[in-house]
Amino acid sequence: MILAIDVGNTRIKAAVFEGDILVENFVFFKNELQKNIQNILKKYKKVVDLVVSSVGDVEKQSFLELVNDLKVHFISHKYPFPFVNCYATPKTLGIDRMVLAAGATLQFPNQNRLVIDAGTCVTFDFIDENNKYLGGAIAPGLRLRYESLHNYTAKLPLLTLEDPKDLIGKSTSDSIHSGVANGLVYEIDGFIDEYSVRYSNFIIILTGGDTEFLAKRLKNTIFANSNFLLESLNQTFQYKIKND
Ligand SMILES: Nc1ncnc2c1ncn2[C@@H]1O[C@H](COP(=O)(O)OP(=O)(O)O)[C@@H](O)[C@H]1O
Ligand SMILES: CC(C)(COP(=O)(O)O)[C@@H](O)C(=O)NCCC(=O)O
Ligand SMILES: [K+]
Repeated sequence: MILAIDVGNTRIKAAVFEGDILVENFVFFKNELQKNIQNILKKYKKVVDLVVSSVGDVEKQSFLELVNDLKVHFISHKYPFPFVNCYATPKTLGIDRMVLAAGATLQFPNQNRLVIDAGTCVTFDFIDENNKYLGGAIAPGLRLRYESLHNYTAKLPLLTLEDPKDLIGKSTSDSIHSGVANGLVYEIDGFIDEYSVRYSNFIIILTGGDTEFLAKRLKNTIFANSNFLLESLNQTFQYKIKND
């Protein structure tokens, strides 16, 4: 069994895999890392490998300290990946984006793929049908938008995600919900439309903490899968074993 762990900038997501099957998944914050990992390992005694990708400030050492006899595989840029990396600054490309691109390449062979990860940031990653990773975009995520409106103004309250009542916000809070929630939906649909101008065919995978909210509001057809990064982590690890 494998325990896959995705350290994002907001939360840590983890999942136990038996082969390709996701047995159980978990979400927690950094300050509860130790307790959660210990509980998972207590429950799943057959876990022998920890596979970690981190874009947050949790380093490999934190995991090594938690486990004695288990192997910790910290995914790095040096891993074999199933695509050609055409990013101009490959060393600064987020390891989460590389793992997502690996998952998209392996799960959806021989086609153009756009991966959208709506987490702390919303990232777009495009891998073409020749398995070339071309790059994408980084934008502020949903919660970051609510927080920045509050943090960088004198008068705007800190709100949490709510379904906008209408396009036309009739109060301060309605205007913020429309601006942030409708805004992100229109932005993602707009990006997809622009990609469609360049590529006649591509599949779209949506993942991240805001998947559920966004999936039912986007006009474009997408594969929505909150666990796509965790599944991709498992696949990236299997790919390394096969190619080492
Ligand atoms: N309990 C929660 N705490 C923080 N964000 C949450 C929570 N539930 C849902 N979210 C949403 O998840 C998004 C962050 O996604 P997440 O997958 O946690 O990010 P990351 O991978 O960057 O850690 C936020 O924009 C927020 O709207
Ligand atoms: C863009 C990100 C901050 C996204 O992080 P997340 O929203 O998943 O927490 C992360 O992929 C990152 O630190 N990237 C480095 C810059 C780059 O990918 O070019
Ligand atoms: K992201």
